[in-house]
Amino acid sequence: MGEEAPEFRVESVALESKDCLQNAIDIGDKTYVISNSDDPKSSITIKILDKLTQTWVVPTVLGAPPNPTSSHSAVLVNNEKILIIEKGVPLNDSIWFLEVDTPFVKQQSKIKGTVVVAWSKGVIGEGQKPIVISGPSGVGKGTLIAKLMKEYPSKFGFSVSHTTRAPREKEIDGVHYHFTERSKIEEEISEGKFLEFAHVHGNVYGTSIEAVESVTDEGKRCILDIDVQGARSVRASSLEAIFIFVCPPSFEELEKRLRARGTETEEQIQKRLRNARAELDQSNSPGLFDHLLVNDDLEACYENLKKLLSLDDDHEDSNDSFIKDGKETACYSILSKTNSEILLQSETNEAEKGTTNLILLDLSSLSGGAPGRTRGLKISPVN
Ligand SMILES: Nc1ncnc2c1ncn2[C@@H]1O[C@H](COP(=O)(O)OP(=O)(O)OP(=O)(O)O)[C@@H](O)[C@H]1O
Ligand SMILES: Nc1nc2c(ncn2[C@@H]2O[C@H](COP(=O)(O)O)[C@@H](O)[C@H]2O)c(=O)[nH]1
Repeated sequence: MGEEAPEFRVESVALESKDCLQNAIDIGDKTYVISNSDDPKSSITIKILDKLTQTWVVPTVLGAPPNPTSSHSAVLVNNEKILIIEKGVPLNDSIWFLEVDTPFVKQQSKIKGTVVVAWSKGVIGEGQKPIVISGPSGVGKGTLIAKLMKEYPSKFGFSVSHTTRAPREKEIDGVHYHFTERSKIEEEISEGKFLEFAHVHGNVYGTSIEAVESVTDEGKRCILDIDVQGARSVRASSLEAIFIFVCPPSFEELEKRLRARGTETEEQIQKRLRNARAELDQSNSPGLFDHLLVNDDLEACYENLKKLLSLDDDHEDSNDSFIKDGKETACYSILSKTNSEILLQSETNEAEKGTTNLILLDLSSLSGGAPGRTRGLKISPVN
């Protein structure tokens, strides 16, 4: 997708210009020009100048971009990604990575046959591990999850899956599932938007990366209700999670619950029961599930679930107190960079408020990345 070189040359682009409307970052033969738009509703745009051919390329941009702001500052982290600090938004929302040559970007570039870049939001700390709950249809996964979410609404968030199955009475699109068409979900899967997907009981079900990350962004622990194939895929992914398998007290009781729920036709019940046998067989697969829970008496099972999630002695992320300060609208710019440490300076006079105006951003323990968030950022005030 080459374009004719516009009038201005990249050498004339102001690096770290005062209003930071535009930054130019050199990587090898390419210059990445990162611009805030004049339109306050538009996010940052990316253009790449090939310095050898003097041609411009507008890349395919993957991932949710940062919120529109008026300015930003940028610095090259390594030859794979650029760190961008947005101004005028809470610090927690201001740290972004533009991946230009990571394995994900290379893979997507190959699939699409175009130049690809990808956004990944930076997350301070590791966050709590998501919880994957699997088990045969009708065992009570949804019932247990609903109880947990009711008792701890600010602690847990549900990963809303996509499915091609028809909604049941009382099921709400976007709440219980994102109900979708097969062709649509297949397209989105090929675009790398899904953490996992599986063909379950004759339909396609999948967990989008956004479903998990939007819960984490709210500062909540994500719960996934997925089948055993999905659990295997998540196990094989870079997402670290806790895996729980819920068993029925007996196969007869499982069948009774499935029938009593009254949501499936006889044919569908038979299919689900056949699949249940296979799922129960896999509950002991080495290294797959961390915990097995028997859902006989509901209250007893729920108490056991809470116990294994250590809900009584849950501890907060050690960065939390500083993150809370970070919820204020920030105006930080990049002051300097050494190997994996970046010094950020506040442009508001924090010193007057008796707090520091310098923050050290430590990138030495980064994990994840596009198509999901980049975790493991550490921040500390500089005294
Ligand atoms: N311990 C229990 N004792 C008796 N009934 C239960 C128990 N737990 C759940 N149930 C009931 O069993 C039925 C199936 O439960 P639920 O819908 O939560 O299962 P599920 O595992 O989420 O199923 P699916 O995978 O099909 O979504 C519901 O009617 C629920 O009220
Ligand atoms: N692999 C995935 N499995 C999923 C997902 N969402 C739900 N499920 C599983 O499907 C069956 C049937 O669910 P139902 O709502 O039709 O009864 C159940 O075992 C769920 O755990 C998903 O995103 N991925």
